[in-house]
Amino acid sequence: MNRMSSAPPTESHVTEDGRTIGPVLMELRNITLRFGGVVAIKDISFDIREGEIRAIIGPNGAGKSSMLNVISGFYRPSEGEVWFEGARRPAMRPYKVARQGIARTFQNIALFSGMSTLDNIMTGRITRMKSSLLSQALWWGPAEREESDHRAAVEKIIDFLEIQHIRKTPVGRLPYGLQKRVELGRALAAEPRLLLLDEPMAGMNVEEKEDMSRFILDVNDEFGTTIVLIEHDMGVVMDLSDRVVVMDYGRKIGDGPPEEVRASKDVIDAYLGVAHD
Ligand SMILES: Nc1ncnc2c1ncn2[C@@H]1O[C@H](COP(=O)(O)OP(=O)(O)OP(=O)(O)O)[C@@H](O)[C@H]1O
Repeated sequence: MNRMSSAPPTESHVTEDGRTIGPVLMELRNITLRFGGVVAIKDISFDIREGEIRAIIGPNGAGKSSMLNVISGFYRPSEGEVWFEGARRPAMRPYKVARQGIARTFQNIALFSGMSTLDNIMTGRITRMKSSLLSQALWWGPAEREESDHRAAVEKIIDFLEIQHIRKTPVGRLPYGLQKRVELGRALAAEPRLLLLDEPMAGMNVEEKEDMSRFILDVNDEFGTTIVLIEHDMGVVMDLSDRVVVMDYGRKIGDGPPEEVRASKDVIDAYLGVAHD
C-alpha cells in the first residue's frame, strides 16, 4: 500500500486511502545522543508530519528507543534541535512535554497491575486535570465536575477499543494482548496530538497483532492522531506506515515510503538480511 506522497513541509496532501497528511509537526535536526563513550544517535535529521504514521526500524541496538526518548523529551540530545509546531523546543521536564500533547506506550507494559482497566486508563487523564490535588481529595466543587468529564472521556476510549467487558478487571489478570490495548487506551486518554508507540506488537500472536494494527489505524483515521512507532515486524511496518526511518548503529540509513525503503540496498544489507537479486 502506498500511503505517502512527498509534499513540501508547509503543505497538506491527501493519501491514496483518503487521509490528510498535514504540514510538519515535529522536526529532528542533526540529533546526536551520547551516553558517556557510547554514541547512541549520530547526527540524524527527519521530520514527522501531522496525521501520518511514521515508523522507526532497525536492528537491535540501532538507537530506536533512544530516538523515541528524544522525541518524547525524556532524553535531551547532546547535539541538535527538536522543533515542535514550528518552534524550537527548549529543554523541559517530561510532564511538560506531555502537556504539549505527546503521549507514549512502552516496550514492556507499564500499567498498574492491581488496578482495573478503567482506573489505569483514568491515570492517562492526569496531564489534563486542572483542579488541585486537595480539591480532588476532598471531592469538592470543580473537582467533582472535572472527574465526571474525565470519566466520560475514558468511557469513550473503552468503547472505541472494544474493552467494555474488562473495564473492572485488574489488568494483571488480562492476557498480554489486552494489556497492550489498555496501555494504548491510557496513552489515548491524554488526547495526544503525537502518539509514540514502542514496539506495540512485541510478544503478540497473529490475531493480537491484527487487532492492534486495526486500532492503530483507527486512532489515526478517526482522531487524526500523528503516530510514531518502533516495530520489528516488517509486515506490520509495511502495512501501517506512511514513511519509515531506518537506523543502524545510531545512523540514519533510510527514510521514505515503505516500498522505497524495502528496496534500498543499504537497508537490505543492514536490517532485512535478504539476499540481493
Ligand atoms: N541509558 C543508556 N546508557 C548507556 N547506553 C545506552 C543507554 N540507552 C541506550 N544505550 C546504548 O545506546 C545504543 C542504542 O540503544 P537503543 O536501546 O536506543 O537501541 P534500539 O534500537 O532501541 O535497540 P532494541 O531494538 O534492542 O530495543 C546501544 O548501544 C545501547 O547499549
